[in-house]
Amino acid sequence: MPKFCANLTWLFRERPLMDRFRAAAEAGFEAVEVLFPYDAPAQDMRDQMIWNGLTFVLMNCPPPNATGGPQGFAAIPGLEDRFRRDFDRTLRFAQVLKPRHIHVMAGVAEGAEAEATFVQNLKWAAAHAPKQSLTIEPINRHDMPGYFLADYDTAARVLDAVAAPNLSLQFDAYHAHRITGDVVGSWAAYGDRAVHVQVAGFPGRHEPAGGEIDYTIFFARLDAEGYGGWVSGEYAPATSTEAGLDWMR
Ligand SMILES: O=C(O)C(=O)[C@H](O)CO
Ligand SMILES: [Mg+2]
Repeated sequence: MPKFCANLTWLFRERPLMDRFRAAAEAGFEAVEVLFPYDAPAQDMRDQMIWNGLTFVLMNCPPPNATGGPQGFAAIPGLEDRFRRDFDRTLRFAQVLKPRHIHVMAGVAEGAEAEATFVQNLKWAAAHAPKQSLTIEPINRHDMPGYFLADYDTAARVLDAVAAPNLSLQFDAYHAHRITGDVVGSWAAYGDRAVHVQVAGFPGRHEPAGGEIDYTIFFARLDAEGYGGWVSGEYAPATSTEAGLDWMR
């Protein structure tokens, strides 16, 4: 089986954020991700990870405010200054939290100018933080209307244009199924560019088991290829988090 990670923005929500680290460790996870860890003291979160023996795999850029906020600026023409300020703020948190990867979100935009902006911003970010692994993730527009990066061909074009060793693909199987209808085929085409995987069932975005995506096949494929990254459960538990964890066993 692959190495599984708990997305603490989606899982263990029965508890306050600071208590989710211990709950994840007790449930058998060795790694966690927090999408927007900007509303709690970074050192407290870091302490929780150390005390519970957890690797911190992923956080997102930019930091939205406590009520949510736009899903990124990296592909929005005219907001390059905003992007850079947000990226620097993310890096300040990352210095403490030490995430394996930072997911740089594109935002709501469309067209060639947006793609060129995305490429330029990512080039800047990759050079600005050369030791930090960065990712981009195709997200389906049913769940995130208007999101710029919504298919794998565009992601591959952007990765090629940026051509930075520290920029890679984040492959979310739930989005892949909605975008292409073929998780294993999409992985076969683009998986060699991926450093991080996220999973959820389809269509409900609940546990990665029993829906339209055959995770037995997908996980076997990752194992057969020797995929060495983490596979994160990024889903809304159908009942309680603990009651739904059979998929990882
Ligand atoms: O929506 C997703 O699948 C993600 O992983 C993003 O980070 C959005 O928050
Ligand atoms: Mg995802």
